[in-house]
Amino acid sequence: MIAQDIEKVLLSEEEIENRCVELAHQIEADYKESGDTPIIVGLLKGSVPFMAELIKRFEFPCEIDFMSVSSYDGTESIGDVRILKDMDLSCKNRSILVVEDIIDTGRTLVEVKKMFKNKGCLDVRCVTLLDKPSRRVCEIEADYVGFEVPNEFVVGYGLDYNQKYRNLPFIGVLKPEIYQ
Ligand SMILES: O=P(O)(O)OC[C@H]1O[C@H](OP(=O)(O)OP(=O)(O)O)[C@H](O)[C@@H]1O
Ligand code: HPA
Ligand SMILES: [Mg+2]
Repeated sequence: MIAQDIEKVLLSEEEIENRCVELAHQIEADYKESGDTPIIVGLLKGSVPFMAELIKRFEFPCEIDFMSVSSYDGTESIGDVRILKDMDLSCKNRSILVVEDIIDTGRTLVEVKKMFKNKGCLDVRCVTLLDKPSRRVCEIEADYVGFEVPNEFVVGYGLDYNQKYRNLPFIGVLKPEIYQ
């Protein structure tokens, strides 16, 4: 039913799952080399499906936690990143892997990285399912990127439009009449 609101599918479930396996191997190799036990921190809510897909492939020791920050209202960034729910675990002297669904303007990641550094984390990296570099207003890149996407508002696999469509198992572009 909700799939009827999708104009085109950009990334199928299979493509996303295959890419998650590749990303997990790359991340695992890096953490094995460093010997760290990172805290994998999912940014709620968009990261949930991607984080679940990714972490089940990790064979190295890690802990998981979640944070909720908010910067979006509808399809526009309002440029004000607020912490709605903080982590439960202490992150001082720990390595952090932030899990994001998308890096768009980059404001969220800039603020979140700053916050982790201020809390005394040893190392802060980020893995994002999607990267939309054409929208960047801050100079920031994720350490691991699933896919680069064009400048279109995408939904599914955790990504929402007004809190809906997160449960689609693929990434798609909404029909313009849905948000216009
Ligand atoms: O690079 P930016 O321009 O800062 O945008 C990216 C952020 O915006 C979205 O979060 P949102 O605030 O919509 O929360 P959600 O995950 O609950 O949808 C998305 O999940 C990223 O966290
Ligand atoms: O394209 C997007 N879709 C959903 N949420 C988002 N947050 C930033 N960019 C997007
Ligand atoms: Mg959102």
